[in-house]
Amino acid sequence: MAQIGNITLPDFPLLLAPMEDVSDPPFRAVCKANGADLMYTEFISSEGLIRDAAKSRQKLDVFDYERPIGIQLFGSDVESMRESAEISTLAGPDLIDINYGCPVKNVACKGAGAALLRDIPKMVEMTSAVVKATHLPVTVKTRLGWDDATKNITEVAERLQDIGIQALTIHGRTRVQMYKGDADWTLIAKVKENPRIKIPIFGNGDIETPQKALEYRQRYGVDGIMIGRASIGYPWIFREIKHYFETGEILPPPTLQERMEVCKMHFTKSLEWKGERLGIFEMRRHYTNYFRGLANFKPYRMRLVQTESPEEVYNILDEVAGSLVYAD
Ligand SMILES: Cc1cc2nc3c(=O)[nH]c(=O)nc-3n(C[C@H](O)[C@H](O)[C@H](O)COP(=O)(O)O)c2cc1C
Repeated sequence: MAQIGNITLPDFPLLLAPMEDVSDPPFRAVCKANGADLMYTEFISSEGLIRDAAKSRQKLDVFDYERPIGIQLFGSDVESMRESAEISTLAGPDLIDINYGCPVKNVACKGAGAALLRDIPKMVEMTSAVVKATHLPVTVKTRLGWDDATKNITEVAERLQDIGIQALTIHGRTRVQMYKGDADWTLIAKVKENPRIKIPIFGNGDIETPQKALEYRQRYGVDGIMIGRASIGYPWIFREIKHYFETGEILPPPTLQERMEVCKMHFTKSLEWKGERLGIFEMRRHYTNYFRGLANFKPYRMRLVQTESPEEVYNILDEVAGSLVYAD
């Protein structure tokens, strides 16, 4: 069992990564249905929450069937992070996660996300303020360091554990790397091996297959794995990894019918949560991912991204399932 404060997770949990514009409630619903053990919201701006911006507030929506679920916050100001942790706690998640990993310019260059890796005293102060602001467990997601010269994750892990975080997820890249090169899990393993570290350490970066998940589990000794991009359009990754861990066998890929049904479920949840107009519009970015590798999908995609009618979306998805074959 992995324990995060009062939250008990299965042995070696699989976490769905927080992903902006992806890991919203509709997407989380399909990942939960396929075995994600712990999920997070998209990152939410602390300033946005304090301003009560509609976009930030809506991201606070969490549902009972999603539990355990964490709300992820980012910001550059200690007091705003404290206040936004209080606001987030009222939304009823199981934990609060702090983002110290986001590398993108308009976050990191404004002193938030991965920028805190260059200012450990402020990171400690911010984390401590959040820990004190909520009765919920607080977790952190971060990277190896700012750049190759300052891979300070070992120090970061000790300092953050000392002030009370309950788990740490490490993406095996630096800020400067952004998403380039391969994720390096050797430093993640070092953090895990440190006898001072008692909290769960979750590894993240480039896990795309059950085989790689098992290899990294065994080689790097982490307490669980967080999966991001491999789940986009492919929520089956969670159940495939679990099945492989349990049996050593690879599940057959989802059938076209299953792909269509899960895509429909995602769409239905989008309509429910976002309303008809936005639900239809935002679902458009997901179709290619669900039907990747299918010959002749393009004309169906063209129709899916043009229609404004929910009934037509369902009808086209039925047609897809009835008429296409895998390219390979
Ligand atoms: C589209 C997208 C959005 C992301 N948004 C967030 C975010 O909101 N918060 C966060 O901590 N990480 C975010 N990330 C980083 C992922 O959580 C994860 O660390 C990264 O994708 C590496 O894991 P992977 O190789 O399994 O994808 C995002 C990544 C992607 C691809």
